Amino acid sequence: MTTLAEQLRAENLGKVLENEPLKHYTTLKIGGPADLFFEPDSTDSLKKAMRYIKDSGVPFRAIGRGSNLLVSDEGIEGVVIKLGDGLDELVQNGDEFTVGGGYSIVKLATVLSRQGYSGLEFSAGIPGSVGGAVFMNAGAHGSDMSKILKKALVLMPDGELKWYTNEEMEFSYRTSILQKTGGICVEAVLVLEKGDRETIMAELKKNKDYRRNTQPWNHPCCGSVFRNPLPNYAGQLIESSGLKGTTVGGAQISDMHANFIVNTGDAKAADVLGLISLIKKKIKELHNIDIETEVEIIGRKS
Ligand SMILES: Cc1cc2nc3c(=O)[nH]c(=O)nc-3n(C[C@H](O)[C@H](O)[C@H](O)COP(=O)(O)OP(=O)(O)OC[C@H]3O[C@@H](n4cnc5c(N)ncnc54)[C@H](O)[C@@H]3O)c2cc1C
Ligand SMILES: NC(=O)C1=CN([C@@H]2O[C@H](COP(=O)(O)OP(=O)(O)OC[C@H]3O[C@@H](n4cnc5c(N)ncnc54)[C@H](OP(=O)(O)O)[C@@H]3O)[C@@H](O)[C@H]2O)C=CC1
Ligand SMILES: C=C(O[C@H]1[C@H](O)[C@@H](CO)O[C@H](OP(=O)(O)OP(=O)(O)OC[C@H]2O[C@@H](n3ccc(=O)[nH]c3=O)[C@H](O)[C@@H]2O)[C@@H]1NC(C)=O)C(=O)O
Repeated sequence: MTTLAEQLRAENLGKVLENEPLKHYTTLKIGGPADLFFEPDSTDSLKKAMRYIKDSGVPFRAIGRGSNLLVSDEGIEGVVIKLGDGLDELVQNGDEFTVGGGYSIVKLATVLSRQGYSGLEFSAGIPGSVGGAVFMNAGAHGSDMSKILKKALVLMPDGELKWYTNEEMEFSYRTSILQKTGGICVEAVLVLEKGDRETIMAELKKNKDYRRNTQPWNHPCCGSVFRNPLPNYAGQLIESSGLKGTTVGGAQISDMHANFIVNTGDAKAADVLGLISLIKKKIKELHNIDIETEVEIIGRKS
């Protein structure tokens, strides 16, 4: 019988790898192998591949730049679909920009801010893709994707493409409807505002500097580990619980920002999970608050 890998290869739809270690594709530099790893070379190829994936009954998961993922050491069952260079076209129509789901959000912010378009200043230093940012409603400095997204083109698990308007995306803090429906964002239409180039560039720099001064941006990590249980801040609660600097194996609660866990070199997913459990337990004991993870924990359970 023809395997899914053979079908995808025969159709020439993009890169197909078996048992590919995911630590190469996550900013934490952690993660066991994907049974099958597929990087489509275009939206059309992805759409075709989705038919084979659907027919095979194998589970799938999209990833972008792997900056909000904790992948288990045992890896992921099924197909991991990486959106990258094959889905990184950018088309301008006045103040509307149609951009591929695999486009780097930092690159987009840099390129469009330089042209004097305002709206992406918040994203300075968010190392994600456009698709991942839409899925997460990524945000910082009082703004997020919901403020600039007009509509998103989503490849649904049934293989059909569907447009979602901003309202239909059901955006809220680090949340979108895609977290329920499981579709893949292949394209986003963003509306930006023409403004003063120098002011926009200065705002971009200010936001990047804030991050550099408050977050361990140059150590392997996955951004904030927990959502803020507003009106409290996860970082403040973890610090006041005396946990800054705590290590489990190769994972450490950052000395710089307590809501970041860094990989000090050879951390396993199990080490990071150990710290997450410890933090949840302490915050419950000391503050009676149940904090929720923001990082997506995926893959086989040990
Ligand atoms: C140093 C650092 C700083 C960060 N700062 C911020 C910040 O300020 N604000 C913030 O919000 N986040 C921040 N993050 C977290 C992360 O960058 C964002 O959540 C980002 O949007 C994730 O994008 P990604 O492409 O890396 O997604 P991935 O990590 O690859 O995937 C995350 C989730 O999105 C899904 N997904 C990915 N691509 C798609 C797609 N095309 N369609 C549908 N689903 C998809 C995946 O299945 C997964 O569930 C930070 C991370 C790091 C490492
Ligand atoms: N702590 C962690 O785990 C991690 C932290 N980071 C940090 O997050 C931030 C964002 O990282 P990342 O998303 O990788 O972004 P980068 O700044 O590394 O750049 C991402 C892409 O954007 C493009 N780009 C960057 N700057 C410009 C520019 N001035 N003009 C045009 N294109 C540009 C580059 O494209 P091209 O290839 O075409 O040049 C690059 O591939 C950085 O501060 C980085 O240090 C990133 C990854 C992990
Ligand atoms: C990094 C992420 O997003 C970040 C985003 O970059 C920044 C900037 O806008 O604001 C959020 O962090 P944050 O709430 O921790 O922001 P910060 O300004 O660093 O800290 C908030 C408060 O907690 C305090 N704080 C923070 C860290 C710490 O170790 N100790 C501490 O007391 C700070 O002093 C401040 O009073 C987002 N995190 C969440 C979970 O909402 C992400 O989502 O991955």
